[in-house]
Amino acid sequence: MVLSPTHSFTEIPRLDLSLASDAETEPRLLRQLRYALTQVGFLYVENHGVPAGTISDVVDALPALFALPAEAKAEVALGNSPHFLGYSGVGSETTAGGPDRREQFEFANELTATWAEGMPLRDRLRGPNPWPSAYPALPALIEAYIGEMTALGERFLRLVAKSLSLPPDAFLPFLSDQHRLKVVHYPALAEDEAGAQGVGPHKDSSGWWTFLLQASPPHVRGLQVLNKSGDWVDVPVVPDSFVVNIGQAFEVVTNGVCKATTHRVLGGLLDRFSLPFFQGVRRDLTKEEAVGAFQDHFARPQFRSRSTESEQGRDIDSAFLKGKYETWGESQLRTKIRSHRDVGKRFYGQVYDKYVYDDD
Ligand SMILES: O=C(O)CCC(=O)C(=O)O
Ligand SMILES: [Fe+2]
Repeated sequence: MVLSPTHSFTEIPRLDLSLASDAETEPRLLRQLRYALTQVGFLYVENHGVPAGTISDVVDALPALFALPAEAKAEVALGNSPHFLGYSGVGSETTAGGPDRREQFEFANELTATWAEGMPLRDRLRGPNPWPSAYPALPALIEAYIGEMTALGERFLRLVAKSLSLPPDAFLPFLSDQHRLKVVHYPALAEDEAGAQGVGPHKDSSGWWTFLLQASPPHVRGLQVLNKSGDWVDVPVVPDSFVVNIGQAFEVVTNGVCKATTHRVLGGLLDRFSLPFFQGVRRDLTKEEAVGAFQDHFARPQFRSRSTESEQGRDIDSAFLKGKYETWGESQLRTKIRSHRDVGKRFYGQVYDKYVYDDD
């Protein structure tokens, strides 16, 4: 492989979303955004409009949430949820074939379960959150946060569409009724374990776009992204910002012009908290529809440039891109089952083998 370091990013662009509110400054923001989308796949947003209080309410709740006793965590175990919502402990989730050294609560916007025998299995992903009864203040905090992130996600998508010379609403019809928020704790590791897998190398497969809050002080590091040369680039904490990155479905819809970028988290000597919000994609979106939607638009010469991805990045598992499954929802369910095999065996026995062993 010929490496071309001059075309590899070495830091993550920072975008000031307040530039969008003035017709004089918006074009500058759209240019920066287009560069970030097509050449990096990761960016920070600042002046994003999410109220500081909504964020600090959740951040301040994290130590108490993760300090809940084992029984309170067991009460909301993800292992009991066919919707893959709830608590999962350190090492229970697998990425890139290895156990992740993190514990997490997975939430979604509050929905009723509507799946019944005979409906597509992917619709069983929809359902209510298990809330820990020991923390009655939690639902309001999380729901307010998810509401704000949903709104930010839509504002951001309009800018993305404009920056790619599309009508502002172009990407909204792809959104799901379900968005997911992971609340994650990477426990401090002992000296001889520092650098172990917090979460292994992956592209985000859960959504359209990811909006990540790094909820620890700037001296706590861990998140890294892979550039085209195959180097891991640090994504340090920028106070009052979100880190935003492209999910695999968006890569498909832009015919690879905007690539989902591979990233990972290394465990360290300090506790680290993060909150990735995964903006959801319609479960019934077919690959055909996704690829066809803007095919001509993204085939234009202005969008065709050299590959922005390293070889390792190209190797990352992507069932939807490889076209194994009919719909986004099915490929999403496959990812969930592979990450949480206990839930897969318990609630999705009929497709468990098919999803877990389909690349053997
Ligand atoms: O914890 C982080 O900073 C990133 C987590 C992540 O990449 C993920 O959960 O998909
Ligand atoms: Fe991720």
